[in-house]
Parts: sequence; C-alpha cells; structure tokens
Amino acid sequence: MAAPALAISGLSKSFDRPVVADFGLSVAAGEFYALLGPNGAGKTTILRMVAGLMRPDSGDISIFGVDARRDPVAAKRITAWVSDEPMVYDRLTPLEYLEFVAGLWQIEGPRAARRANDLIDWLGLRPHANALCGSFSKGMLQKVALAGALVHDPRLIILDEPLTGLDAGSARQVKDVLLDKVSQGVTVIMTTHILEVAERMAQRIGVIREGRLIAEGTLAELRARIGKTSSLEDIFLDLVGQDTQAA
Ligand SMILES: Nc1ncnc2c1ncn2[C@@H]1O[C@H](COP(=O)(O)OP(=O)(O)OP(=O)(O)O)[C@@H](O)[C@H]1O
Repeated sequence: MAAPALAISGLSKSFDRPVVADFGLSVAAGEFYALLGPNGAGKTTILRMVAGLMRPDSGDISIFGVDARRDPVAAKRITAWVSDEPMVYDRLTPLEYLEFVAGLWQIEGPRAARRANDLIDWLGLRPHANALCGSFSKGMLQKVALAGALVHDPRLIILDEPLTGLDAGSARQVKDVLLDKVSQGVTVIMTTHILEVAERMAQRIGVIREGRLIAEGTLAELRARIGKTSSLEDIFLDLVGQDTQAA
C-alpha cells in the first residue's frame, strides 16, 4: 500500500505547558485536508514541526514514507510550507524572487525562468512581475510566498491560514490554485478559521483542541457524529464547546 502523504504519531511539544499532546494524524496522498481549531489549539505548532521548523519533544512524522525527523532535507524536497506571515525579499521583484528560490532548489537557467513565469501567470501576478516586493500589499506578498513555495513542485503543500487578509479575487485565485494542485494529485493540508472554506474545499476535516485531534472525518461523518444536520460552524462549536464542558 502506498505511504500516506503525512503520518504523524505520538507528537508532543511543551513550552511552559503542554501545547501538543500525543497528537496523531494520517492524510492520504491526493487528499485536501483542513485543520480547524480555536485560537491557541496548537495548529501552527504542529505544522511547524511537520515543516521541520520546530523540534518536537517526541513523536514521529513521516512524509510519503520519509522520516522527516531523521531526514529533514529529503522531507523538505517534497514539501511546501506556506506561513501566515509571508516572508519575501523586499528588494527583489516576484520574478527575481522566484528565480532565486528556484536556484536554491538547483533549478537553473531557462527551467527556472519558465517555472517562475508559469507561477506568476497562475497567481495573477503578471502586472506586478517587475515591481519590487517591498511595495506590495499583504495579499500580494501572500501570493508571491505561495508561488515561492510551489517552485520545486512539492507533493505535499502545507498552508497556515493562507486566505487571511486576501480580498475576494485573490482568495479565489489561491483557492483555485490549490484545487488545481489537488486535481493533479498533490496533497494539501491547511489550517483555516474560515469554516466555509473548509466545508467547500476539504475532503476531510480535523478538529484540534488543546493539542489533540478531537474529531475527524468528512463533513457528513462529522454531522453523523454530532447527530445533527447542521452547518460546519454548528458542528465545530458543538465539538469544541462540548469538550470544554467535559474538561
Ligand atoms: N515559541 C513559543 N513559545 C512559547 N509558547 C508558544 C510558542 N509558540 C506557540 N506557543 C503557544 O502555544 C499555544 C499554541 O499556539 P499555536 O500558534 O500553535 O496555536 P494555533 O492553533 O495555531 O492558534 P491560532 O489559531 O490563534 O493561530 C499558544 O498558547 C501559544 O501561545
């Protein structure tokens, strides 16, 4: 059987208190998976550990069968990480930035230029392709950062709140790019507080509270679990609220 795109088990991380506790998750290749959870639930911490940006206290992370803790470089070669705080170089244009990132992945010359130009067109950045990134709005920077994360053709794309601060047109472009990627067999995992986005785009939804996965499934499965024919918002609040009372 093919390895899952992402398999996490026993993942834990504490700062001054436990933030991620024995967390497990499995996402199949080609799946669009949304991670939901209240503020401070541990979503970003989990994804930063998956992306190799933070060291877990314990646990295993496997990306398409690659042990991400033992072989972080191999894992990063097949993974894209898009933070909610886009970081691009102010003094480069989007084209220069994308060619620079391509170079980091040893994609050189005409191939790099072609890849950069394709991404510029795909994300609607052509009118700004030769302007300095330092003059861009947050939404435009977000799109440049997304383009940069896709340069090396990752098989797994992990995004933290990718639609925050985007206007309707930009949000649509980013959603279309992600759906397009999924239709090509790429796996997408993203956190969002926009429940409608999770409802419309994700094949499966996971709900995190206090560093644990408290529910997971398709929207229909989550509905069945709650026993209601309600919206994802009702289900989410029910799950999170119910657990709060239980705790
Ligand atoms: N580097 C750090 N040092 C100390 N505490 C941290 C650190 N990073 C995160 N935390 C704490 O860990 C908890 C989980 O934070 P995290 O950013 O993972 O949550 P989140 O689910 O992504 O929240 P949000 O939806 O608000 O973005 C929070 O209480 C946060 O303050």
